[in-house]
Amino acid sequence: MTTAYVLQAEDVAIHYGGVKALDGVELTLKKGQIRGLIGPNGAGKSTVIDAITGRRRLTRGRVLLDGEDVSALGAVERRQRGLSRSFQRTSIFSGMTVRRQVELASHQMGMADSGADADAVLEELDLARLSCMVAEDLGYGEQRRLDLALALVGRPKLLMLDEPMAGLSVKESHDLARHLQALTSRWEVSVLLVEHDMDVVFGISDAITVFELGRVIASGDPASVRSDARVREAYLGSAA
Ligand SMILES: Nc1ncnc2c1ncn2[C@@H]1O[C@H](COP(=O)(O)OP(=O)(O)OP(=O)(O)O)[C@@H](O)[C@H]1O
Repeated sequence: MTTAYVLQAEDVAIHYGGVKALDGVELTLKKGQIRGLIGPNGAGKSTVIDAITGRRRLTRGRVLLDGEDVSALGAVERRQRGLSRSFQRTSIFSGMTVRRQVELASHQMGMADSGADADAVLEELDLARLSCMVAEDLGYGEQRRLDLALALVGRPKLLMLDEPMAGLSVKESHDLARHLQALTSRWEVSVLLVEHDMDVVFGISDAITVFELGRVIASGDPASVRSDARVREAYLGSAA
C-alpha cells in the first residue's frame, strides 16, 4: 500500500490495570520529518515510544509502518522493518572499539556489507576519526553520538529518541541537533523525538505533539503549538 506516512499510530491505548498510560492516541510522521513529543512528567511520552517499538503490547489501536500494520509484530521484527530506537548508553559495550561495535550491530541487522554500513554511519555522525577508540574513553557527548550510530545501522526508516540531549552541554546538544537535521534530509530518516529541552524541540521539529495524562492535547507545527492556550496552561507556562 502506498501512503504518505512512514508512521501512523491509530487510537493507541496502553492501560496498566486502572492506569491509562495512553488512551486514544493518534500520531503520524512523514518521510524525513522530525516530530517532537512533549508533555509533563508521566504524560505518556516514553510509553508512546514503547508502543511503537513493540516493547509494550497495545490495549487497543494499531501501529502502521509505511502503511503496513505492524501491531502484531515483536520488537526485533519491527527493527528489521526499519523501526529503530536509541537506548541511551545501555547498548554500549565499553571495552570494544567504536567501529567494531557499529559493525557488529550492522552485522546483527543482517547487512550484506556491515563494514561499509558502519563506515557510512560513523562518517555521518562525525565519529569516523574516533573509530579506533574504545567506547569508555569517549567523552559523554561522543558516547551519545555512538548510541545514535548504533540505532542507525541498517538504515532505519524511523528513529525514536527518548531524551537524547539529557546530560549534554549546550554545545553538545546543538551538535546532536544539527546531526539529526542532517540525517533527516540526507538519509530520509524520520524522527520521533522525546525531549525536555524546549529550545531543541521547537528549534528542529517540523511538527510537535503535546501529551497530557496519556492523551494528545495539541498537535501541529511548532508555532501553532507554542501559541495553543491549552498547551501553555498545561505545560509551557509563561516561559513559552
Ligand atoms: N509498567 C507500568 N506500570 C504501571 N504504570 C506505568 C508503567 N509504565 C508507565 N506507567 C505510567 O504510565 C504513565 C505514563 O508514563 P511515561 O513514562 O510514558 O510518561 P513520560 O511522559 O515519558 O514521563 P517522563 O517525562 O517523566 O519520562 C505514568 O502515569 C506512569 O506512572
